[in-house]
Amino acid sequence: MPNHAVSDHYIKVVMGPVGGTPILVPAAGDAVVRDILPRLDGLLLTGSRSNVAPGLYAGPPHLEGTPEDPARDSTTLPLIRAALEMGLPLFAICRGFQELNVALGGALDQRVQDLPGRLDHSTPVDQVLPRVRTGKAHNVHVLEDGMLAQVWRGLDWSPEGVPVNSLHNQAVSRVAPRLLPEAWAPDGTIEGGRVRDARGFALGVQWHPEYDWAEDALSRRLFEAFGQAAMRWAAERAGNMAPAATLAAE
Ligand SMILES: N[C@@H](CCC(=O)NCCCC(=O)O)C(=O)O
Repeated sequence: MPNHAVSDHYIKVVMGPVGGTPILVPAAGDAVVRDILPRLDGLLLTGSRSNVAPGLYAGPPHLEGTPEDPARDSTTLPLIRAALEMGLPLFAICRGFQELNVALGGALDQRVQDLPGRLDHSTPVDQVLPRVRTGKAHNVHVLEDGMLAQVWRGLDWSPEGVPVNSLHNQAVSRVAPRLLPEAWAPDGTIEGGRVRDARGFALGVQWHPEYDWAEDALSRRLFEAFGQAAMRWAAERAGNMAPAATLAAE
């Protein structure tokens, strides 16, 4: 029986540094998009071992056995486009970052580790030592005047080297027109970026800050900034809604 599920890491990070109440959006396609978005104050796109279907970015078929999740694709891509249209705060992680790029017209490399000159960004799922599987794996170079730098203002970090974990085989190949890369791995793999001309908070990263936020200030700040954007969105939405009493009087 198929299930709709999310890692407890996302539940804990939303209830922790984001400061919100997590709502799991089922991978139920377009209908969910129209109904759920007006009820949300922010959209967190999670990671997943599954991969965006190559047909969605005119890519070659996956190697046999590569996990896919068409139900998720049919939900997240319209969800991303509608959320950006509304200005709903959006934070995309790993697969979520790849979905953001594809939703905006970009494409993906499917096995970065097979490309000349590239690192192996994957971590075997059967790696039994958690700190190896989700530990820091490489540094990323970060744009000094981008959104990541703005979010991290005041913290102790260097644009030349921010350590991140790495649990992915795929990565951005053709950058979507509206995606502005802001972080790169030493091999040039795009590791993060923001959405150009976004009406609100719209940021994605290829790494997994949800594993590190308890002990890592940069990871925690990403979620705090997303949460603050969601609080602002909620306040604006509340401000725009006429109180029930007024409605009754009309
Ligand atoms: N499957 C894609 C996206 C990678 C991703 O979201 N990884 C999450 C892994 C979660 C875990 O194993 O704990 C790719 O391989 O690029």
